[in-house]
Amino acid sequence: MVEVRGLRVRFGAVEAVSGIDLDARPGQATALLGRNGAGKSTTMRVLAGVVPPTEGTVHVAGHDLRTDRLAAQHRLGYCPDVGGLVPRATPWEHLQLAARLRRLDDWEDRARDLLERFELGAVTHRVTAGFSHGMGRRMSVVLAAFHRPAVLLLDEPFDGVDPLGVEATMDVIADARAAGACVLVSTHLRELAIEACTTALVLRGGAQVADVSAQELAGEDGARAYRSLLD
Ligand SMILES: Nc1ncnc2c1ncn2[C@@H]1O[C@H](COP(=O)(O)OP(=O)(O)OP(=O)(O)O)[C@@H](O)[C@H]1O
Repeated sequence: MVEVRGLRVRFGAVEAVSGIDLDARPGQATALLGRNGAGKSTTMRVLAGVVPPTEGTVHVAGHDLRTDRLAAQHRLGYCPDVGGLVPRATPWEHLQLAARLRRLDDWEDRARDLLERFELGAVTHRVTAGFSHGMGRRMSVVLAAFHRPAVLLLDEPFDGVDPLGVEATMDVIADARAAGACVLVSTHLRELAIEACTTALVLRGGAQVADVSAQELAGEDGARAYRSLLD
């Protein structure tokens, strides 16, 4: 569902990603873990078709991103680590536009349900310019998951989000997996990654230093193993 081979991304002299291989399958959730600057967001941006790879191949939902980017983007939902919301538009307008662009029918009940689950019901018709950081994060997750994408990419979805928002995000991930979607979650929060995901890819300085089952990073032993991967 998501297949990455030999991915490298350079920004001038900076090598943000230096050789990543990844296989993420339907019904699974994969965590991208690592410290600040490890290359998580750059990898997610490549998968979302926002940043082109310098080297390597990326297939998303069977589409090669180099030759078939729009088809791949049609099948994915992406919550970027920053931005992504139109300040002058309300949550309802965001969802209305997404529904039009994707030609969704009967989308209103799902839109209302997601906004309620993320406690955004009361601000459905308020412009997002005044949203707190956590409200913006929650709205970005709603938008990413709204059209039930085959590939759900969540970049730092838990960042600054309160416990109810975290729970709602966990539910969205579980629902997507149950529906056969392939989920990727970028975070530096090991414990939430373990709870949400089946496998974990640990990045350090742009390189992949581990590709393990999430359970291998659980508990005190897992915490020690994770720290040793980061040092
Ligand atoms: N557009 C860019 N131009 C130049 N350098 C960049 C650009 N985007 C990312 N980088 C660099 O690439 C490296 C990886 O950044 P990236 O944002 O992917 O890390 P990250 O793991 O997501 O970090 P964080 O946890 O802080 O979000 C960093 O050294 C960063 O400064």
